[in-house]
Amino acid sequence: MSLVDTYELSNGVKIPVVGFGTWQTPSGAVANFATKAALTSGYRHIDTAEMYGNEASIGQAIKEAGISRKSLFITSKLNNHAHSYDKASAAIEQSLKDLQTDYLDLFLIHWPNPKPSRDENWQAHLQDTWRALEDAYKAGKLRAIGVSNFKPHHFEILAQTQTVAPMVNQIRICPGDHDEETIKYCRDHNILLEAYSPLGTGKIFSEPTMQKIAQELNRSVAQVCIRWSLQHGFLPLPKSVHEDRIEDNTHVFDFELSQAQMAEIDALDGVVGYATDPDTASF
Ligand SMILES: NC(=O)C1=CN([C@@H]2O[C@H](COP(=O)(O)OP(=O)(O)OC[C@H]3O[C@@H](n4cnc5c(N)ncnc54)[C@H](OP(=O)(O)O)[C@@H]3O)[C@@H](O)[C@H]2O)C=CC1
Ligand SMILES: O=C1CO[C@H](CO)[C@@H](O)[C@@H]1O
Repeated sequence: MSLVDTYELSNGVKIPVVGFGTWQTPSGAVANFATKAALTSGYRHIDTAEMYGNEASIGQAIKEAGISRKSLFITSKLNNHAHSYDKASAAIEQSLKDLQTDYLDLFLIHWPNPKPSRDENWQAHLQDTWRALEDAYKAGKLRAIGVSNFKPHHFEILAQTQTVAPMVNQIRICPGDHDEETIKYCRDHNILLEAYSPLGTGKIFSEPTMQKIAQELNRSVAQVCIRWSLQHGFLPLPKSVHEDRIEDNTHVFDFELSQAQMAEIDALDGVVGYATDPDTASF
């Protein structure tokens, strides 16, 4: 396996097995530098969102890097203030414009909960929002569509009206935090699981079990986290703005965690806290 190997989504679209995360990557020079460093290191899959405020910088960096659009996989996400058909349709156009592209490879509803808060019709709004993604998908503007931070009951809301099933669920998956119920639901429904915060947003590095296993393998804790994710069949999205770390995080295909090491990591619980609950979050 390598960075350009792919998983296949339920609609046949191929998605590179590791994506480059960009939350908290400031727009401007930092996003420009980090995106180009990632492309130089071999990443071809970039994960951004309107919420991150860096789509325009990432679009510009991609353009300047001169890599053919077809060899890239670009994901963005719908912000929580845009849960309606019209707002979602407009947001898709804006992301396309900011990323300087005619199509996105993947577009996700970022959270099932709207901003500023739910009203009694939030489920209908969510269904209308999904319809906007479906229409953009059918029009060829989005090669694949999916969701993020969804639990099984959120999928059931979409299922009442959907004509295209979600292909991806992007959720927090890292050592100590993996929601087995949602993971099982997605596997049973052929929904690819993207693992966000695969390094626990930087909080995993001093965890003793992870340090021990990293030492056994003569690898970094970050590499062990990414490898653990891949061996489970998840699609990790590590983020960094440092060239050496961006590169380090790509060297995850020339070693393997033993079954015992996988089991030790699987048994960790809460070592980097837990994902935000999508039913109570307000952003
Ligand atoms: N859908 C959603 O709701 C969410 C999606 N995401 C996506 O997932 C991506 C990754 O998650 P995120 O929470 O950002 O964090 P990660 O779990 O990827 O961890 C990133 C942190 O680890 C540090 N780091 C990265 N590599 C190394 C290394 N090799 N050695 C030491 N430190 C390292 C980074 O520092 P530095 O940058 O300074 O190098 C940063 O502080 C996001 O960027 C975003 O694309 C994340 C959260 C929510
Ligand atoms: O992608 C994201 C980055 O983190 C934020 C704060 O938890 C989230 O709101 C968001 O989903």
